[in-house]
Amino acid sequence: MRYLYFLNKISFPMAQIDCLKLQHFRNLSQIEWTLGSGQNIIVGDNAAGKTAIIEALWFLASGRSFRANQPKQLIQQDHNQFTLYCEVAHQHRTHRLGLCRDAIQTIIHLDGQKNATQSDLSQCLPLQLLTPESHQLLTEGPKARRRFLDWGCFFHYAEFIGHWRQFQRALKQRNMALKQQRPLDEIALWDKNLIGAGLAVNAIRSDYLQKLEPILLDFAEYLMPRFNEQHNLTLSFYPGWSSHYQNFGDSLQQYLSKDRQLGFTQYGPHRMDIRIKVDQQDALMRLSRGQQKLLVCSLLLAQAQYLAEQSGESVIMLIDDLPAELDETHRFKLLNLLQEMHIQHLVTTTSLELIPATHKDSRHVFYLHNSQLRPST
Ligand SMILES: Nc1ncnc2c1ncn2[C@@H]1O[C@H](COP(=O)(O)OP(=O)(O)OP(=O)(O)O)[C@@H](O)[C@H]1O
Repeated sequence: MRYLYFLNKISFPMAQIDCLKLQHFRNLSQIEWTLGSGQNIIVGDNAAGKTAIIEALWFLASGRSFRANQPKQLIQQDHNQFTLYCEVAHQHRTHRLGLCRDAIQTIIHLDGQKNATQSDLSQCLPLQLLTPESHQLLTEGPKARRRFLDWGCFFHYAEFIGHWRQFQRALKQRNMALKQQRPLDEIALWDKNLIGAGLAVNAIRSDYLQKLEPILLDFAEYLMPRFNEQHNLTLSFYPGWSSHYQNFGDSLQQYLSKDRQLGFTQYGPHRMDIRIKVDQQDALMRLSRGQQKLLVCSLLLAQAQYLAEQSGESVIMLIDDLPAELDETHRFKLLNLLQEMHIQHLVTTTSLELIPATHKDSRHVFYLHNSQLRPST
């Protein structure tokens, strides 16, 4: 297995959150948290606000929540805004990330500069997230799989974000022209930009997926050895249009009048998907809920591993409600792997007993009670 070689031979500097401060986020009025390297465990009763802390970090890194559609839902009741701040050691320097959100707008600061963008924050805070809903990466529609793949493309290919933005702009313009029932030849004018940017986006995605697949198979073999012995797991790239058409341009051409009737572009890189199969069958038909979760863990670990190999940096892993995710054997395996991979990880639980003690020397335990987060004494 490749990763075993990697784990034994090389250790990368750990990307690390040093501190997190938040104000008026969900039920938490004020938290100031100094984290340790390695494993950070937050223990708290139901509704203590454990997920809120994970959510706050995820919001800082991605500009969105994984459980609320409207950012205003995140503002503490009877308040007008929330603020988040964190210091993260990344690429051999420490960055200071700040974000303030009210009902209308988000203000972002990076290292004291006000003109930073969300993608600047994302670059400085490479987070992976595992929640009890993570198996939706397999069970839900392709949107979550596109997000997963695009996350990796964003970190590995500097040109990706430019092509992606250009594609989104061209798609919006074409859809607007379709909706307004513009003449067919006028709509086709947008196609050149759409095709150029769309193919560039998909070429990067497909390349990245190819790189990821062997690493994913290694982790799946480690986490599900018996399953792997008996079954054949494969990933394939669906570009977003049917293979009946030679290329994206042909597909656009074929569907032009139908698109005009519907008022939007039906097929293209915005419909891209990763097809995951077990013995040539849809993985969902063959995997138990637990196996789905393990496969999602393998996908996230593969991304983390590939990023470390390519950039010499590790990601930071957020795991909400670990005991709900995995049984004891797999909890142990996952935490052990994260320690071996030198990945700082934040884990929430209702009871410390449910977290296997893998490497006690790099374990930091905090108790969340009455909106106060205190280290265990
Ligand atoms: N905008 C808000 N203002 C105030 N309180 C909120 C707001 N949004 C959510 N809450 C409350 O915050 C509390 C914390 O919820 P959270 O899901 O973060 O807790 P948890 O510790 O992860 O719980 P569990 O172990 O049950 O998953 C809940 O009681 C919830 O009702």
